[in-house]
Amino acid sequence: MDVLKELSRVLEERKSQDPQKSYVASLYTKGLDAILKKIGEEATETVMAAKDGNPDKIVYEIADLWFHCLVLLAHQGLCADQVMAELQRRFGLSGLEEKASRGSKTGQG
Ligand SMILES: N=c1c2ncn([C@@H]3O[C@H](COP(=O)(O)OP(=O)(O)OP(=O)(O)O)[C@@H](O)[C@H]3O)c2ncn1[C@@H]1O[C@H](COP(=O)(O)O)[C@@H](O)[C@H]1O
Repeated sequence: MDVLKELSRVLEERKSQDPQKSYVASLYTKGLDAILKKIGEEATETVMAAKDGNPDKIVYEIADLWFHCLVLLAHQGLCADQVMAELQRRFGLSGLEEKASRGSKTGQG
């Protein structure tokens, strides 16, 4: 199962749910500033976990951070696929640079 896809689908569904019954719906109701505040908090908690050198906590906090970034994307009418496509584009570029540098070392273009 593609977790990002499934979660993105749930986040869309939550747009029409009761904020009393859903954490995500409650964030949408509170609005952009509340979502951004959570992202700021989770980013800070990630930094603190890394400074503590606690691997389990780092993973846990990054999951919280990514989750709230997905909520932000959904709130803004965007989706995780767009971020994945941007990462893929950059990876493609770096792949080309790597090939070019390998080619220049071996005398191939
Ligand atoms: N992945 C998550 C997820 N990760 C983190 N959280 C919530 O994000 C919040 C993290 O905030 P904190 O770490 O500051 O913890 P807290 O002090 O309890 O939070 P606050 O009271 O300060 O908001 C907690 O309330 C967590 O429950 C999540 N809430 C929901 N999901 C997913 O989203 C789906 C929809 O959730 P609902 O909208 O609640 O049905 C769920 O099925 C899950 O798959």
